[in-house]
Amino acid sequence: MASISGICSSSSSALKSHKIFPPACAGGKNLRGAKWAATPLIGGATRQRGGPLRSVARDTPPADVALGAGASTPLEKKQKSRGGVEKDPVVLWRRYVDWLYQNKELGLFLDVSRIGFTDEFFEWMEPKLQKAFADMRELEKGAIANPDEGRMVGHYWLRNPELSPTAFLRFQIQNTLVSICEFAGKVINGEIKPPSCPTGRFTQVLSVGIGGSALGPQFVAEALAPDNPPLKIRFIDNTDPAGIDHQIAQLGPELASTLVIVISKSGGTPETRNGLLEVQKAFREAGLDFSKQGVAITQENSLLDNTARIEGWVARFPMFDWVGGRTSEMSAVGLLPAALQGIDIKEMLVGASIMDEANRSTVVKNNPAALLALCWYWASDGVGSKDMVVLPYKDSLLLFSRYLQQLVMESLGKEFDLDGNRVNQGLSVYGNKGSTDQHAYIQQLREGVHNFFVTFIEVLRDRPPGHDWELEPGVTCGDYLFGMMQGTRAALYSNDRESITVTVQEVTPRAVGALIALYERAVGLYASLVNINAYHQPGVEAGKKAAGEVLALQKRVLTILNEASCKEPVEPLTLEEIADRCHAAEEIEMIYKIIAHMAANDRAIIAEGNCGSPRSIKVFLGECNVDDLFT
Ligand SMILES: O=P(O)(O)OC[C@H]1O[C@](O)(CO)[C@@H](O)[C@@H]1O
Repeated sequence: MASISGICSSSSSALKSHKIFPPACAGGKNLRGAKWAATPLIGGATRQRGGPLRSVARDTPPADVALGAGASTPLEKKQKSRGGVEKDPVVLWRRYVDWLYQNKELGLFLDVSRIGFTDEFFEWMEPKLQKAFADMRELEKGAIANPDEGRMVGHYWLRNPELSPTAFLRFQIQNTLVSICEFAGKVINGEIKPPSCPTGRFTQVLSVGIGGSALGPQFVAEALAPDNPPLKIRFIDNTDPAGIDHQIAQLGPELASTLVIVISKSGGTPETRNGLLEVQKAFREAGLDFSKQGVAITQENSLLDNTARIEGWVARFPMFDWVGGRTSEMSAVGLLPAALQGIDIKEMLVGASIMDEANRSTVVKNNPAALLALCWYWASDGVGSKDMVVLPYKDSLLLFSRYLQQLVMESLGKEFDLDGNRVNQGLSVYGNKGSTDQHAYIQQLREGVHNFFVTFIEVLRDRPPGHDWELEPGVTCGDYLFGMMQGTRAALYSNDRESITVTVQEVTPRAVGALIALYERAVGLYASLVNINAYHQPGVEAGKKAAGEVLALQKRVLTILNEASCKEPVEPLTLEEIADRCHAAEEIEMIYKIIAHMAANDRAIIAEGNCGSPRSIKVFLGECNVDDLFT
């Protein structure tokens, strides 16, 4: 069983140096992140302003255009060369060596040699990049980096509280970390125990949350939870009743020893609220007191916070206004579930902090996030014209692409830029894992539509030391995985498919923290390069609003049907009649769908006629309610 010192170990001097931890958690000497290969990339080059990138990216070069002829910007030249990449092995090896980024403290490498950018492109991007660095510095100093919502963006402070702009914020971060460590320690060692088994301990965590309040914890659990964690974790991350039932059924009698963590920054997300209500019902049916097993992670005074306070839940942890959902893995959102699984959360913070430090370099070759952002720009023409396929060659990193999907797409997928121009920006992300995907869609990547670039995630260590064996002379199972990755990289490249490779030694808490920090920063820099706000998500509101309208219409339909069904004799209604009485003639299709859904779910709806020909349907309720249905 992991102890409190195991999950919140303070052994790393690097950690202490980054002043993440208050005295209760750690103390020690400084060890600043060293720098390697500090050769400046660009010196006094003439900088050209680019042409209109959007039209550049979407232009198809005419067949008779000589490679690069007539093009003025580096991206135009790329367009005209039809994406052909360098093939000479000697030149490629030189390019590999020249561009290889290494971070010794993290054991992390970044290889961008198989993205076909030119030196001229980097020179051309330099002013934009320096502006992005300046934006990032302002953000880290506490500027209002999310102008629409008037909020600071402070996820970098979570792993280096010294950076936060006020002493109060610093205190909040440190205090929360101490509370997480103490709480997780007490749960694990049995000081905080489930009320219905007073001699026992909590054995399970059920996390209820969605989006940024689920994806980070899911990724980290899959990547880092030990085989026999002190508490096992399950997730409810949807309002799918069957999915919720499945999780509760899987817990069975262990519901009595389950700590339920409800995570929602806003504290009002419907899917999460529904998950909570469903779990509370399961507790009631099992004769359990939910409040003695519930924990809330949310903003102070949100609906969820108030509910938890009034009902006297076991604990409440804060979610800060200045941390966005998709960058919340290093807040209580990610740290509490991880700590309860015995994961060394301080090492995650150390990894992130070291990576952040590297990403503050204004020399692009020393700044892995800047390298990534520039590669994305090159590969997708700065307009998201190519998708990012993320292929980790390690089963435990399966959920990384899913995690990145929200981080990248919710951040970069924007209709308008910061100046109000319609740009419809974005970068699509998908992927599962290698070599599994070799047997699924790599065929299309190699030979089909050329609308992507790949990011390989390579893990050097195959197995813990002492466990490996050769399944044929000189070759292990891990050698096959390695061979598959190298082979796929080479085969794709030989057909002009570009790729980036991120290499880590092992999947450790430090490496995972570093990977998260690397992509958080790359997204922030890229957003500056394309002049959009990475920190809001106005687009998701439209779907939420429309869902609310559907449910409101359903209530009106039920009221109309109830009135007709209470008549003597019962008055079956056609869809047109229902729509008419609802004053919603334009919603007839939705009314049909509402009725079909309710009929399929035994909701006392009787629909006569043929569902395949909606005009023939007549509907009434199997039982009528003389009182107002919704009081
Ligand atoms: O943590 P909350 O407030 O429940 O929100 C969950 C998710 O919903 C979103 O707001 C999108 O709808 C995400 O940005 C967020 O991570």
